[in-house]
Amino acid sequence: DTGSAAATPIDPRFDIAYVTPVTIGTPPQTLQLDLDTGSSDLWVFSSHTPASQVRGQQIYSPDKSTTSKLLDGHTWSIRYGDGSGSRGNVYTDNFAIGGIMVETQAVETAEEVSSSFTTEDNIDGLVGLGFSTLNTVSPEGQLTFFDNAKPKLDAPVFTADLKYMKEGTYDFGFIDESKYTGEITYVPVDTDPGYWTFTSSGYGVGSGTFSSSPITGIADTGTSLVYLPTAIVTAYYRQVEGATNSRSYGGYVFPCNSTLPPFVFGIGEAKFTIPPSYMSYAAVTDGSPTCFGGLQSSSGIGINIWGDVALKAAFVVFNGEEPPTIGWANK
Ligand SMILES: Cc1cc(CN)n(C)n1
Repeated sequence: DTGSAAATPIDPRFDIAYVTPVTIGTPPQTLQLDLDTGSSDLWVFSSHTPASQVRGQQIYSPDKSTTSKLLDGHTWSIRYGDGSGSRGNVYTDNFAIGGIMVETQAVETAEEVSSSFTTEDNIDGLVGLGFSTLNTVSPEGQLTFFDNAKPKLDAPVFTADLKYMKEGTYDFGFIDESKYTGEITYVPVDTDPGYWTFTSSGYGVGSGTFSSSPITGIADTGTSLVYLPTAIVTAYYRQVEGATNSRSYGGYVFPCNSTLPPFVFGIGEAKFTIPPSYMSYAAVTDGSPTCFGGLQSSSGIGINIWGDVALKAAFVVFNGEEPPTIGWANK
C-alpha cells in the first residue's frame, strides 16, 4: 500500500503545528490529528473527555463504532516537552491515514487534557510516529500507526513535506521524487530512547563560514521551533540588530522589522538553508512590533530539537528499515 495525507497549518498567521485528517472506527469518524515524530502515543479527544475540557475539538466516540474494543485495564499518561499533557484509557479500532488502514490500532482516549490542549481547538489529538519504545500505555506498551502499517506498505517509510504557511503532505510507503530536488542524504538514527535522533554535520549563520561540528538532536514534527546549543543560538542572534534573550518572553526576541540572516545546517556533505522568513516565528502578541525567533536555546531541554522551522526547509524521509535512517533533500 501507499498513501498521502495533507499537513495543514492550524493557524494562518504562523506555523505553530500541522494537522492531518484521519478516520477512526466503523462508520468512520474523521478527526484532525497532529502527526508527531517526537512521541509515540496515538491519543484523541473523546467521549471520555470532560465537556469542560473540550472547546470545539472533534471527538472520537468508541461507543458509536461497531469495531471498537476496550483494551481492558490499560491506561496511558503523557507529558510533552512544552509542559502540556493528557491521560486516559485505551481502545483498539480501525484507524486510517491517507487510505492506509490498520484494523487493530491502539487508540488512546483522553479522560483528561491540559489547558493548552483545550485551548488549541484545531488539534483533536496526536499520532505519535516516534519508536514504539516511547509508548506510555501500561501495563502493555502499544505499537504506533507506522509500526502497525509498515508490513503492508510498499516500502517501510514515511516522508514529511511540511511547508511555510501552506499545506504540505505526509506520504506513507513511498518516496515521491517530484517533492524534492537533487539527492536524498541519509544519516544514521539512534533509536535509543525512541526518538528519530540523528547528528547534523554543522551550521552556518548567513553567508558566514560553515562550522563543521556534530550536532545531535531529534527530528520532531510536533515541535514548532528549532532548539540548539546556546553557542550556536548566540552566534545567530549576534547578527540580528536589537535581538535580546528575553526572560519575560522566554527566549530570543527582536524587532519584527530587523533583517535576519538565513540559518544553514549540514546533513553529511549536504547543506540546508532555513530562510529568514522561517527564522522570524511570530509576533510575541498579536500586532506587537517584537518578534519571537524560530531558533531558540536547547539548554533548558537537555536535547536538541529540529522542529518544524527546520523540517519545512527540507523533504524528510523517515526510513523504518532495520536499522532505521533519516534522509534529507532540498526542495
Ligand atoms: C503536544 C506536543 C508535542 C510535542 C513534540 N513532541 N510538543 C513539544 N508538544
